[in-house]
Amino acid sequence: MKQINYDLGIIGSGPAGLAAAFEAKQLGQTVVMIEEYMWGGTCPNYGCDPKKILLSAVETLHREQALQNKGLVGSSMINWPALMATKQEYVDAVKPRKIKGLEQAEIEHIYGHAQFINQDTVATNEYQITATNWIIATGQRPRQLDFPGAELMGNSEDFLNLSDMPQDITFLGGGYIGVEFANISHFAGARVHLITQGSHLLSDFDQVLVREFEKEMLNNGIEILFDNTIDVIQKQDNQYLVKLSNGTSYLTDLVISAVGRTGNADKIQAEKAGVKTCDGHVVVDQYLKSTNSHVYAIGDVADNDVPKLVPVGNYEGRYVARQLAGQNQTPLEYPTMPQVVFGTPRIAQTGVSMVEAKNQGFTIKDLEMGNVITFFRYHDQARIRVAIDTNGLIVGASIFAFEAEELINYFVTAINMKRTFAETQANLYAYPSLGSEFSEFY
Ligand SMILES: Cc1cc2nc3c(=O)[nH]c(=O)nc-3n(C[C@H](O)[C@H](O)[C@H](O)COP(=O)(O)OP(=O)(O)OC[C@H]3O[C@@H](n4cnc5c(N)ncnc54)[C@H](O)[C@@H]3O)c2cc1C
Ligand SMILES: NC(=O)c1ccc[n+]([C@@H]2O[C@H](COP(=O)([O-])OP(=O)(O)OC[C@H]3O[C@@H](n4cnc5c(N)ncnc54)[C@H](O)[C@@H]3O)[C@@H](O)[C@H]2O)c1
Repeated sequence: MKQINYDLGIIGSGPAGLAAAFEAKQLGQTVVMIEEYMWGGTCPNYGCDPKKILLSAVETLHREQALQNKGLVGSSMINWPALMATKQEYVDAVKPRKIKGLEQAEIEHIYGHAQFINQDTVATNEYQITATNWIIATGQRPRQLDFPGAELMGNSEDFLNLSDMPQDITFLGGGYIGVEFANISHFAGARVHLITQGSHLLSDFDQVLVREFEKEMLNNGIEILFDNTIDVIQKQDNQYLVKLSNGTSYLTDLVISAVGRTGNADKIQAEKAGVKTCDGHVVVDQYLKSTNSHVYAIGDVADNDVPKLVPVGNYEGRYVARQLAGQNQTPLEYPTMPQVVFGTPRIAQTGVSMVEAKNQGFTIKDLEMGNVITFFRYHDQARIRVAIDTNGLIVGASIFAFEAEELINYFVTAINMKRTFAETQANLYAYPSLGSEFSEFY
């Protein structure tokens, strides 16, 4: 067994771990990173990026369909295997790109499963690595359910590797993944069932806009089974018999589970380092420090009450790296965070929620934007709700529109820069563009 020693050891090479590694290296630390599966972690290999590649075809198709007899004749169709090949081309390039980046930055990288053997030492099959400080950045994995036949369900990674789109597909869970993948599958030609235990989808989002989103999915022919779950799944020839809690049953070609994710801190012998965990997540204080003062946790695996998203993990990674270099001695404070569900169209939000804004007596500007030039051209629906506090400052926004993932960033900037609604209109944006729509709200 080879023995090595570093200033900082990082377990997990996802967005959070990588952000910490590069920042710490720049600040003069010697850094080693350990990865057991795919370099780059969930997002670029089996999360956000492959999903967005599949969405490029979906967006184009959606717009073509909206423009039928309004200037376009004849609609394309998605060739799933070809789309998957494009996705795979992107994913195949991730590992070499990440390794090259680590090598250029002179960050040591080791492949293998890492687990603690004592307070400051981690072992893989080949190495015993001692570090002054450790960062746990091991992310999450799909939550497993435990009903008869649950093992017959696939998960998000299986979906993103499907060689063919089945004729009939079922998603369990009405959160981010269930909703995004149900929409992709619909545009790829499948009959889609979405089962969720809630009485509405996307419970963390502005429910006024979620209603419009649900309507759109139902209009597209996606079956949404609210207040429901799966009790039993049985294999029947080449299909699955799904028995629902409402007593009905049906046959489907594939069931994908999307019922949340569980933390990966349960497989690193955290207790040997005196690191307390809860449901696979690392218990952290307001500095992201664990119960061992030389071990931190960042990104999805940290047990904190913030959305588990790439920008959040990045931010936490840089914060901890700076703290270890003697900077950032103050408790972690997050800037306003954007959240986007990449459906057709999208839902996005940032800052104070509309419910909170209403409770605080703030003004909510509710803007139907479907007829303004940017959205009208594609016959897209668009609705933007902006919360403005008693000083006139923009404090929150929620958006239902195709361009929501870009538009929300204007509101992120306005909130972080403490801009009043009137001040946002002082900039000159190119016309017609998303920016000009943003500056012309009344
Ligand atoms: C389908 C899907 C779509 C998503 N879409 C979006 C999106 O559009 N936008 C967005 O912001 N977020 C999205 N997310 C969430 C985003 O992917 C995560 O928030 C992000 O990847 C978390 O980064 P991380 O570094 O904390 O963990 P991860 O990216 O999960 O990386 C953790 C790494 O640690 C490794 N590891 C675990 N245990 C060990 C061990 N013992 N030893 C060595 N290595 C180990 C894992 O193999 C993994 O590579 C999506 C997630 C999924 C599943
Ligand atoms: N666009 C994005 O940023 C994006 C996209 C995908 C995933 N993600 C990340 O991945 C995480 C996981 O996504 P997810 O969709 O798996 O989780 P989620 O927490 O967003 O949604 C889980 C859904 O499953 C439902 N559910 C739970 N148990 C159930 C059961 N037994 N039967 C029926 N329904 C059940 C819940 O009511 C909820 O609607 C997200 O929280 C997010 O951090 C982000």
